[in-house]
Amino acid sequence: MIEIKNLTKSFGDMLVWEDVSFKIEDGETIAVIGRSGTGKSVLLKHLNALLYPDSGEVLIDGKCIFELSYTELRKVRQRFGILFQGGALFDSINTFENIAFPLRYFTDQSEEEIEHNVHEALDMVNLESVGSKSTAELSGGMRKRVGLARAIILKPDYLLYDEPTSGLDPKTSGEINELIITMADSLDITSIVITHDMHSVLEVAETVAFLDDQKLSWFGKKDDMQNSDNKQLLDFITASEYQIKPN
Ligand SMILES: Nc1ncnc2c1ncn2[C@@H]1O[C@H](COP(=O)(O)OP(=O)(O)OP(=O)(O)O)[C@@H](O)[C@H]1O
Repeated sequence: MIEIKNLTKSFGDMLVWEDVSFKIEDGETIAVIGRSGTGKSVLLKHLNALLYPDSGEVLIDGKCIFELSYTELRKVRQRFGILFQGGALFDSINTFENIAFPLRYFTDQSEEEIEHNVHEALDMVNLESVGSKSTAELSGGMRKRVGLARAIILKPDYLLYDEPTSGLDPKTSGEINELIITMADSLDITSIVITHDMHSVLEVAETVAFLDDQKLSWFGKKDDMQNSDNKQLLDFITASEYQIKPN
């Protein structure tokens, strides 16, 4: 379990958010939503201590990650896979090597094991035959899939998705959403998805954290959103294409 306790973050004298607290249960898929600039990415970066807060804690299995030694933190970070917005692929190496990169960097697996694991990851994202392709040959949707294959290659416990459907057409977005669900189910993974895309929220999330007004404005089960009396949340939802059905 990840427990976020009373987290406050500012940059200089600009407060991003304060006193944010919520829990992410093992195996759960949670969407972090909010308008641009409300600090979704900043929050995501606190979960594996890529950023440190002004105050507060992030507890993973009961231990605050901001108090870990370098070696302990390295181990914790290996438990996270991250799908970055643009895929964050290295364009100087081919697709296979992009996916193999974490294995070469963090493990001492043999060439045979690496080959097996990369093909298994490519299979999982439904991209069996692109290993030898240069990343420049990949479409936007394929780049996300390759990024996802790389994110799962170390068999992480937690998968962080930063705007996984941004820049994709509706059909490709739907395919990525399906993959998020497949990953959660077949790898028994905890997924944290940052998104503006309400279709994505409705399809993949069980729980929703809504950042607004420099705080965690709403937190709860997806199905309870429509009964919320949080005006900002309702505005955010109706401003997207998703229309709430009246009760
Ligand atoms: N390293 C940094 N140094 C200074 N300010 C930062 C840094 N990272 C983020 N910020 C600021 O913190 C605020 C929140 O940024 P963040 O990227 O988390 O927003 P977001 O909700 O993810 O936005 P978007 O939906 O547009 O990606 C913004 O005002 C941003 O400029």
